[in-house]
Amino acid sequence: MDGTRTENAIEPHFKLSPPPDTGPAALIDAPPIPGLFFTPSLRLPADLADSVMNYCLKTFFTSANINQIMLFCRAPSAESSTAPSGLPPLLISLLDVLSDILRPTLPPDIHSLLFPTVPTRARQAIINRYDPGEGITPHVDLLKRFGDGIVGVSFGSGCVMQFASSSEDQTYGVYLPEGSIIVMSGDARYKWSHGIEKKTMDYVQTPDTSSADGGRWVKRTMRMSITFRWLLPGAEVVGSA
Ligand SMILES: O=C(O)CCC(=O)C(=O)O
Ligand SMILES: [Fe+2]
Repeated sequence: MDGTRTENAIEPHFKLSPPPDTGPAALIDAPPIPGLFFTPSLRLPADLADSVMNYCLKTFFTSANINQIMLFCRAPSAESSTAPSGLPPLLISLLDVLSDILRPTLPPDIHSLLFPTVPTRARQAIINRYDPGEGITPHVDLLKRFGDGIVGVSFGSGCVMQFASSSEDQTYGVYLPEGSIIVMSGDARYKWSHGIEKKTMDYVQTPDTSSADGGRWVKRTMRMSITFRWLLPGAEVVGSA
């Protein structure tokens, strides 16, 4: 598991007022981080997003203390030509739609890293549910367990994701709207941490302001995210670590 998601269920939520003190408004477009791809206008179709979210809430998040689910999808074996199995059909459809949506904007090598014609690795889908006031500790996804090429989708609510690089002494907050898609590869995956602060609202740039200090408060509602990552060889055996 990454970070400390399981602790969230027992942590008190933020009070709604007064708004927490904040730094500059979060960006509404991609920050200059090599390997990070984010086009805020590209969104999942609302009907698909609703179906996926409702399916996951009904199937996996059946009690208030469950906030994280991991699913695994094997690569097709050399002996069988059958389609990869292990993910619910709706998540396979989600991957197909993500591939189509991202094809025009991603560099071809990054697109084929995420959506190879014939996958050779097992894939993990991690599904996180956040009530307002919950977040995830800044982290780099486990280096020994996951490969390069990570794609994440936001459902139900937007939130600000913080990206930080210790070597560059630089931090960016980026607002990920409901239905938006983020891709992390290269430096963005290996050299920058990502996390979500435990807040009930985010201070976000207004679309008509180019300066980073003009913003508005955006309340969070329940958010779900699905993140697809490649398991490194051997990492498909899940132990207690
Ligand atoms: O909720 C998100 O969008 C991020 C989740 C995440 O970073 C993780 O599970 O490793
Ligand atoms: Fe992560």
